[in-house]
Amino acid sequence: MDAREMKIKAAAEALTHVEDGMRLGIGTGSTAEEFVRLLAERVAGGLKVEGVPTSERTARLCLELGVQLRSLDELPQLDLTIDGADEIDPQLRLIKGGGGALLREKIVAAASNRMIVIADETKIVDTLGAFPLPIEINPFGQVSTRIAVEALASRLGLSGALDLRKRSDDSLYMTDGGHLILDASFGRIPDADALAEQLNAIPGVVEHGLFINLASLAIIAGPAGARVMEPKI
Ligand SMILES: O=C(CO)[C@H](O)[C@H](O)COP(=O)(O)O
Repeated sequence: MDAREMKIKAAAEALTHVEDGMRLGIGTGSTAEEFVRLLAERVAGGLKVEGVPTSERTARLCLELGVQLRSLDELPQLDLTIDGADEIDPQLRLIKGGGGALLREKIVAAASNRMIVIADETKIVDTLGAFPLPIEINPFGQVSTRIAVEALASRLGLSGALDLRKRSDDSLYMTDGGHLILDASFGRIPDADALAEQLNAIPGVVEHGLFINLASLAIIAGPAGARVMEPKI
């Protein structure tokens, strides 16, 4: 089974949790897009759901494939969000934001009764941090914000490059909300909860890619098929 087949496997398993009439948060990224494709087939077959997309990119795909969309303000409480992740630890804490949609993804996940993460098994880690942590920052005062993030990292014993995300043409990457992303290569993050809380206390930080206590289930696909992971207490 290649990487795409594993993503499809996880997405197909997640679809079994979708019921008629659900208000769905719809994630961003290549795995979430496989979910959208499968969902669209079910919608074409008569399934009725309303989706809230977590990015403009996901919105475009949903519209193209006929999945009915609403804004989060129209549907402020959702039944279920299905989204991918960059890293997943045994407590189902996540790093997200590789695709740059972390702010909307977190708002949508927090507005949902349940969040199911779909991924291939390469995303499972013992400790978060090998994947650079995306930190979404306001362009205003970005240098001061960077200094504050560096100072926080040093207090927590973390070090590593903070790279302002760029596009392939070397221009600055802007999120759907008009913010910048600092990708923090901290390496192993021993206390993700403390880092998450303290990043939120820096005024220029809009949001970060640590998703804590949001995922209720992960569906992980490997060569042998998909398995379900629940948070380890
Ligand atoms: O957080 C995300 C986007 O902001 C994605 O869910 C994450 O990057 C995983 O993407 P993929 O399924 O392509 O590996």
